[in-house]
Amino acid sequence: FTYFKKCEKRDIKELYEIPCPNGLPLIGNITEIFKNTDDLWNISRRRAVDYYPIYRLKMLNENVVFLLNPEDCKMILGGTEGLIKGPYYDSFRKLSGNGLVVNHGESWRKRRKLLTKHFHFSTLSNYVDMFNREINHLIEALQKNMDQCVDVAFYVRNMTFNIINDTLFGNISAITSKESREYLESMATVTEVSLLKALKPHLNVLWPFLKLKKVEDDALKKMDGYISKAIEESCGKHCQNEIDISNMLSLLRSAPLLFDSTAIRNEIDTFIFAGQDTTSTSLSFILMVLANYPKHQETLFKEISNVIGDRRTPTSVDFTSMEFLDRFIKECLRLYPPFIMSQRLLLKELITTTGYRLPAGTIVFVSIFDIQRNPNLYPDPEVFDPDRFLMENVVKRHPFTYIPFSAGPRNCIAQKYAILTIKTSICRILQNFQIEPVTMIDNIEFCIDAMLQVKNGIKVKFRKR
Ligand code: HEM
Repeated sequence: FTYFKKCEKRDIKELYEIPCPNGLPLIGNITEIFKNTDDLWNISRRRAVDYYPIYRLKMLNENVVFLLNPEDCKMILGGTEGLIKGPYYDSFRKLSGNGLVVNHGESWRKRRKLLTKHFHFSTLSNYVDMFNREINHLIEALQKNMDQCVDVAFYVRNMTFNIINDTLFGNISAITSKESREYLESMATVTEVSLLKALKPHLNVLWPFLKLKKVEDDALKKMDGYISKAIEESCGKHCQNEIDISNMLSLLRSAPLLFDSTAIRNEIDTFIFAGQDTTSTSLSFILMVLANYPKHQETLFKEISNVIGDRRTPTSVDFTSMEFLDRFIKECLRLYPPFIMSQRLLLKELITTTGYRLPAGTIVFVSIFDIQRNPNLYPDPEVFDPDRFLMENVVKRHPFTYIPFSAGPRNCIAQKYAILTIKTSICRILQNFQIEPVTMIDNIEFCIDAMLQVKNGIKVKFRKR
């Protein structure tokens, strides 16, 4: 009791002015971790609307604040001083040391500057041929399953994984499809285990004695073996040559003062982790939306046909003439942002624009999913309407109401690369197939996962066009 009381005093009383759902004396809202995850998802979404623009949860002696107001989010996401990535990223730290996602300060700044070269517009246009090559494999696989109910995540995940491998290592051949599959399975296991630990923190105490620890260790070992093999082959093949900035490993090796062998390894792990599930989740949801809105699918197909016909593969220049494709993808990422929350730990006090004082030590969440579906920011937020992204409508909104790639200095370094992957994939898929729905949007149920997910996966049918 004395311990909790002491902690409460330390918890600067201003925090208590922030609205907080009823909890139990002393321990606050901590019992929520015992709720089933469906309930937790639904309660959190309701709160984001009811408590807009801010609310707080008290978890024992820890206070966690949820920001929903775009100007407050700008303060958090727009800054790099006085805050770092919070404990939500611990699984990332475990996997990738101080790779770019969790790094901070001078080390982050220098590394970000160098790595930005890799995702510069002039480098990106070189990727489109490689994207097209990998998309050909996807199309072949889908052709074999035409007219059947297909779980899109499986196919899309393989493709985005191959694309990221090519981007990181250049074209390597020693990795077999069995090894790639094993890597993806291990990655899914590690992500699942990390999520479990984040949602049920009491498990951390028992962890060394649980069977799951061995499962986690085995998966980590497999992933490690895969990356070592890929690095070894890529170095043998590419690294004696001049720096090739479209091969990220070669770029990392060109700056030994910034990246020693551990740091190289950390960045490779980071980029696979940050890039794989985000892109494949986005593409899966976009395919679901296309299937569910045949009118939009036809409009998009016509636009693509007008620009590149029904055979030619797109180049990055072609996309500048595909205005509807751009708005369509933005509306998909508004309703279905794969990365649903960003988190920071405050190192110094911050006063929100809504007038609340957040002391150093506060954990702050910016809920991307909830901001982009908030009725105060988007009227009829659940309605899918690409016209929201017509310029005349965009200028009326605060820029931090649309943040699927976050915003500010810590935004997604590979945003343009990801959009290019998505646009190329959609063009090629629609040139080849009509997509019909199996999973109906009105019936989907989201579930808590590392990325935005729906229960039972996303299923569609591909028909020959
Ligand atoms: C549609 C696909 C993607 C989405 C929606 C997305 C979203 C995001 C978001 C929201 C952040 C900020 C995270 C935070 O605040 O902590 C982020 C950061 C990052 N993303 Fe992405 N991402 C995508 C694709 C990719 C890809 C393909 C890569 C790599 C190949 C990548 C690499 C990174 C890295 C390294 C960071 C950390 C940047 C920094 O802190 O300086 N992302 N991404």
